[in-house]
Amino acid sequence: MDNSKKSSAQLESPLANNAIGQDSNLNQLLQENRLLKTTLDEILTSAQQNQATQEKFYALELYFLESQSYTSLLDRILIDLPQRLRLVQVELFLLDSDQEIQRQMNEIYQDLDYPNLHYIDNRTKLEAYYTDGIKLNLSQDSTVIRRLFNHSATRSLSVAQLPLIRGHQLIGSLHLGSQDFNRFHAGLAVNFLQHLASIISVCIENCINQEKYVHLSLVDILTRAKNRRYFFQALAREIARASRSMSPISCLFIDIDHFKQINDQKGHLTGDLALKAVVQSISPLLRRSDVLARFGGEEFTVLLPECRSSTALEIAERIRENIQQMEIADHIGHLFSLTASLGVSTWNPQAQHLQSAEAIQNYLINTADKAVYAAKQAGRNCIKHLISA
Ligand SMILES: Nc1nc2c(ncn2[C@@H]2O[C@H](COP(=O)(O)OP(=O)(O)OP(=O)(O)O)[C@@H](O)[C@H]2O)c(=O)[nH]1
Repeated sequence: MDNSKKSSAQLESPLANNAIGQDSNLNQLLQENRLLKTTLDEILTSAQQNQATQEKFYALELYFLESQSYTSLLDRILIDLPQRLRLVQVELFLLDSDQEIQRQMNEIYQDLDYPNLHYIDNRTKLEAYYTDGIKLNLSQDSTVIRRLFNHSATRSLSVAQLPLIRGHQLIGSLHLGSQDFNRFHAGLAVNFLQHLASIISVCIENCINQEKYVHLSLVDILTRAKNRRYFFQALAREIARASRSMSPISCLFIDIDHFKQINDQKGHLTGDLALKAVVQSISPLLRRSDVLARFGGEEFTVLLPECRSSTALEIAERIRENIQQMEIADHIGHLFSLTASLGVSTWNPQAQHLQSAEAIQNYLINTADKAVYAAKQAGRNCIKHLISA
């Protein structure tokens, strides 16, 4: 019996051992499975986070690419970007060697004011922001942060410095400051930021060029007054506004007297100088909403929105006096002066009904034109204001 029991226990023992072995294998498998699942979950979460970040950056890039103008791009970089990326500070440095960008933008947008936009007048100064070579730079060093934010009081604890490069040349530098010390650190993956820098560089270059071409098509190259095309666009806009607000609108025609003689006696280049000087003498007398345009040759127009006839006459008189008092140097330094004849027209919607915008435009232009002719007939260097066509 004992033997049989023994033999049966002996028979059972490998089975029991087997069962125990299988249990521990199963446990190990389950444990490995759990570990694998945790790792997979982590990978999935990280992939989802990466995808979300990538989508956020794609959306951001598209948002920059859709900018229609220089100002809308600057708004997006300097005002929206800090909100979208939770940054405390964004500063943009742009290379503007001949101050060409500033001059052009001031002519287009008279009141451009972005405290966080800095124009740098030479490349060496811009490159000096990159002490470690021109590459994307992430730092938590307070000295670096203060230097990148022009030593201004900064709340940033970490910074990303993005070089803006076009045609292998540094055109600007974008500095992103975060209040989170761990936001921008040396170990961070930078491909998103690098891509963002490339997109912003392209957008800046495109916007500046686009504005330049539009601007050139609306400006008189010699005098930098607006051209005839711009004048007519502005006139249509202001007529629509005046019709809605029932406010008067005035127009001045300014024609330089005996200009042919200046050209004949002193040469065309001196004539050109005189035209520029006329524009410079008129511009300071006008409001921001007024439009001074070169209508053609030696004839200029001024559009005066919300301006009644008595005010238009006062402005015309100041312009006449300013032109008369000017002293212009010819090519050998001899001073000469000139005079102009002015015609004034006013349309007051409250006093005069005209059928269409076109009728109002024709009335303003034809009346001012006739008034100039009347001023020439009256002996020049004077102003005429015709009340009706
Ligand atoms: N230098 C220069 N001259 C110009 C330009 N455009 C037009 N002119 C000249 O302006 C002169 C205009 O002459 P006119 O139309 O006879 O008029 P005016 O001599 O001013 O005589 P009034 O208008 O009757 O006082 C012409 O000699 C044109 O060649 C320009 O861009 N530069």
